[in-house]
Amino acid sequence: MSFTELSSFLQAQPEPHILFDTEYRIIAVNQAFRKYCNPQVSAIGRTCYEVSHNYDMPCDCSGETCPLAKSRRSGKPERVLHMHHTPNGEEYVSIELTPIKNPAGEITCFVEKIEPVKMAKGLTERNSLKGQSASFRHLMNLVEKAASSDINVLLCGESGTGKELVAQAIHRGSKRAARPFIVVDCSGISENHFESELFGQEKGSLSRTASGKKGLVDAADGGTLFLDEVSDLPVSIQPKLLRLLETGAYRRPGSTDPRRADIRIISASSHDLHKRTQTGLFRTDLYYRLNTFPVHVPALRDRLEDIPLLVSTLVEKIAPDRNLSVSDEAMYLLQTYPYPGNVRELRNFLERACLLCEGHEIRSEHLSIPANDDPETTLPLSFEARLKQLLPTFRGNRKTLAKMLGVSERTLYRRLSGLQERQEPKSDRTH
Ligand SMILES: Nc1ncnc2c1ncn2[C@@H]1O[C@H](COP(=O)(O)OP(=O)(O)OP(=O)(O)O)[C@@H](O)[C@H]1O
Repeated sequence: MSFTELSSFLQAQPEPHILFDTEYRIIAVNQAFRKYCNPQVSAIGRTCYEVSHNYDMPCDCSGETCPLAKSRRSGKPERVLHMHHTPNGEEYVSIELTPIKNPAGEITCFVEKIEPVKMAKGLTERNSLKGQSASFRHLMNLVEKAASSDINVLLCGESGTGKELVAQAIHRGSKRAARPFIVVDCSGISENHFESELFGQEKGSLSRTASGKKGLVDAADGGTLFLDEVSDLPVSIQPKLLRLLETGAYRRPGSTDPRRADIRIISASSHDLHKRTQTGLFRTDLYYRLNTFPVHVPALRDRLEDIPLLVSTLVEKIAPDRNLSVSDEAMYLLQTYPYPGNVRELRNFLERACLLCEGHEIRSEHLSIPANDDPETTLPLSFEARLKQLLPTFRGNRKTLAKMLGVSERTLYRRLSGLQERQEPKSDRTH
């Protein structure tokens, strides 16, 4: 295909498209890309990583997956989820990269299609997931894949990690988005009531059901049923749920007529569900049905880099009119706590801090973070890891940073030079 043919193909596409060479240099863009990116500044001749990420090196050298590198290795089209800088701020986008080959089969250039991701686009929405760390991006990649299909998803992860938000994101990104998202709190419904809560009650079958009662399965018809803490699903209900999953059919208590529902199931558990199958508390066949697409939601202590973003989002949510900031020392405390209660616990700290803080800055005295002297919960963070964590957001001078890290300024200077020599992400925020 000649350059003119490729360029005219690009112009005909409604989604943003770019064409770039094997050295990441942009050769052509279509009208949709010009609109999506900054229409005032030309992208031609610049690199894709500079235009989309403000990076000065390819994505895979900056800790991101590079679709070009992937596609060069595989020789095939590749899809990845990326966060792009756009005039509207940072947005998750789905990238599809297609290699273009010459008659000898060598790759000469790449066509990149950029599509905004529905459920992650809401980085500015009130109830959306927040994060930028590698483990969060991996999670968003799985969320996008799950959203594009009707597969049953099992979310596992500790309490408070955001499993319900992830389930909502999958639903919002799916073709069922316009239909209901119904939450079943399996740990909060007694075994006696479970069946009628889930499947409803037939008219007249019990004293209080003169007109019949709809169940949560009826309510979720066409949409998604989210089974939270599914490990607490009573053993007596498990075969009925399995039947619903396998055949789409169920019976209301008090009736012999089968009813049908078109639902997608997302379940979540903070316990090891597989272990429960071994002790007979959970049916193995149901476990495999629910666990078709397992997704692990990482603990907050495994993505501490996300704390500054989470803190600013949560503070804005808790006190939208107060324009509160967080002092370096308070941020340091927040970034070095192991969070057994995950994002929920972080949120609790911040709610209390917003109440206690009378000025415009949340300081360490406003945070009631428990002393972290328990070896079981102490973060195994090396000095270097703590330094790397603090640098991107630290706004103070070296003296304060050294004090916070408990080292002399000279030691801090040595450690910073060591970090830069090893070409770790560098920061010029300290003076
Ligand atoms: N990535 C995130 N970005 C923003 N807020 C989050 C995030 N993860 C969790 N939260 C907030 O943390 C709190 C707990 O989230 P959620 O209820 O989804 O967790 P969970 O894993 O389902 O907990 P449980 O297992 O106890 O039901 C909520 O207030 C939620 O808004």
